[in-house]
Amino acid sequence: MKRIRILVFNAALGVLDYRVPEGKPVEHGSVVIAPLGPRQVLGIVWEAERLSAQEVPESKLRPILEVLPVPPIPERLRRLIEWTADYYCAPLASVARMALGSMAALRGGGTTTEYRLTGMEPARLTPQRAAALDALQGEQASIKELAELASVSDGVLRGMVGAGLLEPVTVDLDRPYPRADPGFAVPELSEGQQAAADVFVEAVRTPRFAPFLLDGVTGSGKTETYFEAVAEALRLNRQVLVLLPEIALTENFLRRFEHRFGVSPILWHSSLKSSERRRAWRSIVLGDAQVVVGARSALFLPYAHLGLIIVDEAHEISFKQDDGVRYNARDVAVMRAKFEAFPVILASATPALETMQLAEAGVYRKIDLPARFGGAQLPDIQIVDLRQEAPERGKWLAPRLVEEMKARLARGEQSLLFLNRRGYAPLTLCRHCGYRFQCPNCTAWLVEHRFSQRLACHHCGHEVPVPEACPECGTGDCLVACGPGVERIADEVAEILPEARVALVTSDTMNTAEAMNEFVAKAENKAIDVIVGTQLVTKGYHFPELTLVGVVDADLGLEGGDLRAAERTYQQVAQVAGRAGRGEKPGEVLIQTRHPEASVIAALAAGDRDAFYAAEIEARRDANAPPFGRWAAIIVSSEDQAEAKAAARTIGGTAPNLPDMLVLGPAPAPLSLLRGRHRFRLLINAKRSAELQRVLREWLEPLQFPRGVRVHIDVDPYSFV
Ligand SMILES: Nc1ncnc2c1ncn2[C@@H]1O[C@H](COP(=O)(O)OP(=O)(O)OP(=O)(O)O)[C@@H](O)[C@H]1O
Ligand SMILES: [Zn+2]
Repeated sequence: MKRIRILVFNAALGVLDYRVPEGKPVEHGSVVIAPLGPRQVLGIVWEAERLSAQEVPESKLRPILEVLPVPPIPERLRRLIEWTADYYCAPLASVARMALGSMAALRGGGTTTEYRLTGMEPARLTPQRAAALDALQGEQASIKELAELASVSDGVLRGMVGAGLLEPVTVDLDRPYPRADPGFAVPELSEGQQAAADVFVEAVRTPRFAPFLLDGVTGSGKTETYFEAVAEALRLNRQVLVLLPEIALTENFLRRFEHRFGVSPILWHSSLKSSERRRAWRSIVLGDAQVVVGARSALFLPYAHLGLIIVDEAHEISFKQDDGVRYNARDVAVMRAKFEAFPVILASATPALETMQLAEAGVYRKIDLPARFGGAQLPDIQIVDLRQEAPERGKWLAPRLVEEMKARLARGEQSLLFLNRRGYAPLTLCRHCGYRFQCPNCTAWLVEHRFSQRLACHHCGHEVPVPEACPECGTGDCLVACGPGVERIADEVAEILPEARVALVTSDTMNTAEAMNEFVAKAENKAIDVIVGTQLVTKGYHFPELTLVGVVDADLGLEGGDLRAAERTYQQVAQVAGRAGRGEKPGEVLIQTRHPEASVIAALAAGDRDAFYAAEIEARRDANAPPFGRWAAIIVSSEDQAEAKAAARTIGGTAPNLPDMLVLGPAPAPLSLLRGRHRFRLLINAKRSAELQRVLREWLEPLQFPRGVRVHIDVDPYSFV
């Protein structure tokens, strides 16, 4: 191959042609470095016929500089990258970039220095050195990491190196990970679990696309069951990817995995250290990595021989990325399995409507686990009608819920209160003049955080200290908090049950793996009586002593313009309810609401999942909403409101008039100001027959906008703000 076409990692440059000097081994998929003016660019060699580029005469082609020492990006992954870019109307380069690790990973090789104790025991020691000697037994890491472990300064450890207490060790950056053992701790499965596991194991043995929905009630042991599929893949030496919706859940997963397979799986997410990232990427690409657990970004990595993907809590909307490439990792996971011909398991107790529909249509094979493991019963669910059982003035917990919590505390059992709102209060106003604290960059109130004593915007991160006086009228001591956030609920619990040990679980308090682990360990060891938390605690956890769940405000998710509100409320409440009564003692759930008649709430109370899905599916069918019709959103933004509005109008004005597509808007977005940008939205509702992506491209590509205008397409949107 003399002339090659390269996909360059800069969406603005896109595709460029080069020449290959004699003797450089280049294939499609090779990762190369090429000159661009005085700079160098990174790119992937692509099939020329699949990418259009400006034709450059032979004589003007520059030679590439280097072929990086990594295996080429496999063809099937290249096809998936193309499919994703096409489906989500995203630049190919932006999708392809997700396949690559860091530059360091691409270069490979190399060593780093770590330190460990020498075993020397000096006669006299400073207290800090003594503490470090204790803490670092059996550890080996960089000085910085050891310092963190031992809670001493780097300086102390460097001193210990000088004194011969610590010694340097040269470590291969690509050293292999310990091997997982499929037979390490094989559980005894229940009959239902075994039947499900057998199906999965058979599928793993058959190199064919096989999508499954593992539909098991909360506490049915979905993890144990799909672990058998993982075990089979390990035996066959095929790689496994387990996608989790958020990093917060990984710690818990790691423990369970280690328990079953003897070692930790390999982690992949955005906050890995660069050395970890590089080691993980290389072992994935070279095929040594056995099982990778990650957030959605792990999906596009060039696994050497992937043979199974599991999407756990597959209904979670965080699988949908809502900036950059707006892809849904759940759906792309299924596509990857299809392109590469292996099974994919979507596991959930509350499957998305789309997934349910596909299962009912026979596209996905549905595997049911209808009962909890070990004979535990599903909890009893009751409604607390707040209009009739009002909490005390200025309080948020109804008397019945309070009584039940007191009873739990007296019996030494645990309660969990769920409210999906961080902070102390969602709105702060001046009692005197009515001034409301609003974000200057966003259409949003500032949320009071009492621990940090700040008012914060949850959209852009803008923060101010809580002022002494009203900034509008100057009156002192006049600010009132309106409405509850989890911090306020935790305060209320402390007042009602002063002796209770309360844990507040939100992304503000649980921002490290250590914090999360400590919480889980305490909850498991009965060192916590009441958990107050956001959606962070609604799923995945198994606390046998937890017997009461209180949903503080079930109506919260039903407000606003979210077209999937009913489904999401159902999922959230059903998931959190599913934390109750997982052990030997029965669980009880109290749902506080002002709309007990709403069909979601009624279905939850009746425990009638099928009725909810059936009703919601009919409503979606009538509205031509997904999964029957399709949606796409166009979001137009600019720092200049008039400019944004004009651009949105241009888009609206040029909308194609097609029988199978309805264009709604433009209208100001509910979040009409976000991070200083004014926003307008259009929503497209298309029939399945419409060629949505092609129409969108042909409609939008010819349009020209001022520089400050951004136009985003969101196919299958989950966010409507
Ligand atoms: N076959 C088994 N042997 C031993 N323990 C099991 C078995 N199956 C499940 N368990 C235990 O039962 C508990 C519930 O299982 P698990 O958390 O996998 O349920 P789940 O279906 O994922 O629930 P959720 O959807 O609520 O997270 C866990 O503590 C798990 O270890
Ligand atoms: Zn803001």
